[in-house]
Amino acid sequence: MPAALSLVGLHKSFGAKHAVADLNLEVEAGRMFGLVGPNGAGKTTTLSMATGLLRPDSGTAYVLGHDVWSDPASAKALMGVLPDGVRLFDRLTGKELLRYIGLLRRVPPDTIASRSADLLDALGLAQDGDTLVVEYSAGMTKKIGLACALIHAPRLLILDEPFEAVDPVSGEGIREILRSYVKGGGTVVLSSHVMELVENLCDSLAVIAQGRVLAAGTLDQVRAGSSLQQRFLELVGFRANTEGTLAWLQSSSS
Ligand SMILES: Nc1ncnc2c1ncn2[C@@H]1O[C@H](COP(=O)(O)OP(=O)(O)OP(=O)(O)O)[C@@H](O)[C@H]1O
Repeated sequence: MPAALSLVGLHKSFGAKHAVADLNLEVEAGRMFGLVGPNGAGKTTTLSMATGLLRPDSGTAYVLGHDVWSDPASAKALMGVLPDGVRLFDRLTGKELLRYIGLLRRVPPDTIASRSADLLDALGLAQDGDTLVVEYSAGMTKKIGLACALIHAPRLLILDEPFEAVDPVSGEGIREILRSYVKGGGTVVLSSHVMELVENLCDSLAVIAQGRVLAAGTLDQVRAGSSLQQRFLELVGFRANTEGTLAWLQSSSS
């Protein structure tokens, strides 16, 4: 069985900046996989290249054996994507948006209607299905984006910061949806800054910084006896705030 997601030699530069540098990564099918890294590590750039949103300078990505860049139709049919910061058609209501995305994904209208109701309910948006998406809060927008990623029942879900701006109750709802999705044979790849969340939810992960993989494997392999937070700080090279830094912020200095 091919990997759910395979990234092979992905490279992307913006001018002189190597955002992602010859990155290789395999995510086995059935995994709940976390991609973690500090700000600017290259997570969004990596996931954008993996999902066909940003063309790599070199390298490619395979979804269940289908090349995202040479056979995009086959690869994209198998994945659901929650991109970071990509505009939705927000002059539609939540229900209309789900219908539109469902039809694009060739889901029969009756199935779209029943899945939409299930998704809106599961994500705590049942009362908001007839509200324009432009009127949604940041967390509600994230949740309708997740519903759009799920409407065609994909085999692989790629989620960029799915918990950002989401309240704790909705966050638990999303975690439940993702756990049952993986139990049913799906694969999730998600990026996050929150180590505790990744430690509780994911069974495997990769730590990236400066566009490179610093560690990858199962949760236990990567954390190697420490907490994930501790291991993450060691890997990315945390520098403690030295005495005197920002001294001007201390009220006693004025
Ligand atoms: N369109 C762009 N033009 C120029 N530089 C970019 C562009 N997109 C990303 N970069 C740079 O590439 C690097 C990786 O950015 P990226 O957004 O992939 O990081 P990230 O890990 O997702 O960060 P964060 O956790 O802050 O969202 C950063 O140094 C960023 O400044």
